[in-house]
Amino acid sequence: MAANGNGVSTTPKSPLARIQTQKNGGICHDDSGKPVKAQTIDELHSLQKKRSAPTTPLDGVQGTFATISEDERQRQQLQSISASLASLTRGTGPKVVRGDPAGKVQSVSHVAHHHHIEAPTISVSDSSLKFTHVLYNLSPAELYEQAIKYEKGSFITSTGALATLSGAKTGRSPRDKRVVIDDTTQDELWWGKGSPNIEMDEHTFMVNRERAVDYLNSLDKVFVNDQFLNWDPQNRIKVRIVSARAYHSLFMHNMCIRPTPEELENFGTPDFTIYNAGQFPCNRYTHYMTSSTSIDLNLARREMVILGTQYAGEMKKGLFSVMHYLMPMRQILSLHSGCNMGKDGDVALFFGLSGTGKTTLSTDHNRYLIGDDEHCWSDNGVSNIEGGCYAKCIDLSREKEPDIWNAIKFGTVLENVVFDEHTREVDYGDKSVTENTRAAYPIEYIPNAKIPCVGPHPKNVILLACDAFGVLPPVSKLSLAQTMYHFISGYTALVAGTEDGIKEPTATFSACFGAAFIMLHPTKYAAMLAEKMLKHGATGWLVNTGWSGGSYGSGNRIKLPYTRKILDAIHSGSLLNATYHKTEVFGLDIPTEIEGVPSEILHPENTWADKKAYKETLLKLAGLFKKNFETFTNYKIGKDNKLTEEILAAGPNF
Ligand SMILES: Nc1ncnc2c1ncn2[C@@H]1O[C@H](COP(=O)(O)OP(=O)(O)OP(=O)(O)O)[C@@H](O)[C@H]1O
Ligand SMILES: O=C([O-])CC(=O)C(=O)O
Ligand SMILES: [Ca+2]
Ligand SMILES: [Mn+2]
Repeated sequence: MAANGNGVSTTPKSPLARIQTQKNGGICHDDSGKPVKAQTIDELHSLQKKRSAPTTPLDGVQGTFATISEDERQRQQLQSISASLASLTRGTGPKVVRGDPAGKVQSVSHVAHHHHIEAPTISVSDSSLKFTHVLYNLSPAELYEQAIKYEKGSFITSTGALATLSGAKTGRSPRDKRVVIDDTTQDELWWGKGSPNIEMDEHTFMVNRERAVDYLNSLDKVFVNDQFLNWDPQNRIKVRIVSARAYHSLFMHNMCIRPTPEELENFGTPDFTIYNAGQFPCNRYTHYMTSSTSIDLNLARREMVILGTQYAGEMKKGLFSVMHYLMPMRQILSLHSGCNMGKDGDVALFFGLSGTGKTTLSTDHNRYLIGDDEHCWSDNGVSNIEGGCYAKCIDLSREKEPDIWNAIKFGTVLENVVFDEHTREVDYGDKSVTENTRAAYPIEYIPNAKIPCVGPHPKNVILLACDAFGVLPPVSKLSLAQTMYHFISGYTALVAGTEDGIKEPTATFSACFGAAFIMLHPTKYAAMLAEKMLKHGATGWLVNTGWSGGSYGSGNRIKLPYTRKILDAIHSGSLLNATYHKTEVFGLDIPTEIEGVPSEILHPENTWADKKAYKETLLKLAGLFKKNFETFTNYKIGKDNKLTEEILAAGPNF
């Protein structure tokens, strides 16, 4: 036995004994803790990541899933994903494995289709020999790592958001949208002049679907999101999004409703599936293709295929189109609107085209946010379709929009913004990539979000128009017929390039404030809106969030604080009882005063130095309204001709 310099004896057979100082009655307590249970550095590092909490124990009351083992459940889930990704020409789904190709393989599944039972002569191809790794419903942290490791242009900003680039497309491509025409959709959907639905046949859809599926299966890994749409539990839709980028997966994680672990366990088969192969172009030799981009919707198959654009808004708005079909079938009105609720439960809807203020104005510190962009109005009241918000970021400031500013943190996707290469501070004024910079964040990032995102029947229906002509009043109270007239007209002046290609402000009419997304004829939605407003006694308002004191170029955009004051007066009910007078030409009722807003701006004529120019511009815009409405004069709206006639009379008179 030997003694070392510290006086601690050791034996050759046992490891070195712990050095113990001041064993008894010492002043220091022993805070060294237990030694780590690792034999190697790798093992030590493996301790850093805790296995996810085991899924909630099933207690036997949850239906068929309750009786299956965890292994069996995972096998079924992989089989469902393999079936989603199946090549329909080879008759098989890919071999799918769960997990990152860079990590450990967890479990494997392969689907053979029932209709393909003959000897697999052509089915053996190299692609059916390889594995497709599935990154299933990853968390934001995992998606950050995937994006930063593998996707060029992904960075963490100084506030923790994930900055990404959407590629060559920084806005939607409405001209590249196609909808499958078949015996059913031919009669049901809105086709032809003014309609957003450009036809394609079933076969061409399958050609593009195969192209997307083959592309996705050729990759080492794909992302799969299983999520929900619509906070109304009775009308919830299950959606699956298969994509190739962590950016897309995180975007949809934020924008759709996130399932709880229990809900995910019982997810089963999706009601609708998106194949996003946006990095890969469509083949321009394919029938109906007019560019390398194609966004294809097949309602019968309940599938959407995206080729040739990585702009994530296509997924969001593609699903919105689907809801514009599915919901009216159930007598539920789908709306391109924001929605919030006061402390006393008064709900307001904010309609408006892109950039008119739905997100900005529904995000109101003094009210509960139900949603910023897509809603349903059913017999139960309103419900948000989404689980997140998609805010424009151009010129964003902490002072003017503090809630949106603060929502740009860890988990938020920041598209196409420019930042300092060292500090990673975002310059929201920089339009170098695009004017349509965006932040996608979960709705609970807004402190006063109303979760679940549902509310009672709306009291106020606010139509937002960003009038670049500067002749519409900052606010007018509308009759029901006027509300319908302006709802069907859907006027604004597009300012930024949300729709690919549009850069300069121009007057736009888009039926139901969202013609790009509706599937049925606009009068169907209009009739439903009129019926609901009448039944629930909602008041319509037209709010101009655009120019005052002259057209774009000479006047200025109405100050956001004024617009907020106008909305306060609408919400509180005080504006309902104000004194009104009628404008000429448009016949709008405008209030004489509103608290916190200079009275002289309430009538646009007052703000124009050149009264003649004002009158000319007013008549010019009225003419555009009239011309646009011509297409609708032959349609009946609602049950009787009375409303139709009133609506036709509710437009400008000159
Ligand atoms: N008076 C105003 N009222 C509302 N928004 C204003 C006003 N003045 C300037 N803005 C700016 O206009 C933009 C409105 O965009 P917002 O994101 O709210 O549009 P949106 O209607 O939600 O569009 P989308 O459907 O494309 O999401 C914001 O950038 C906001 O800061
Ligand atoms: O779809 C988009 O890209 C953004 C949006 O909300 C709209 O345009 O209405
Ligand atoms: Ca918005
Ligand atoms: Mn929108």
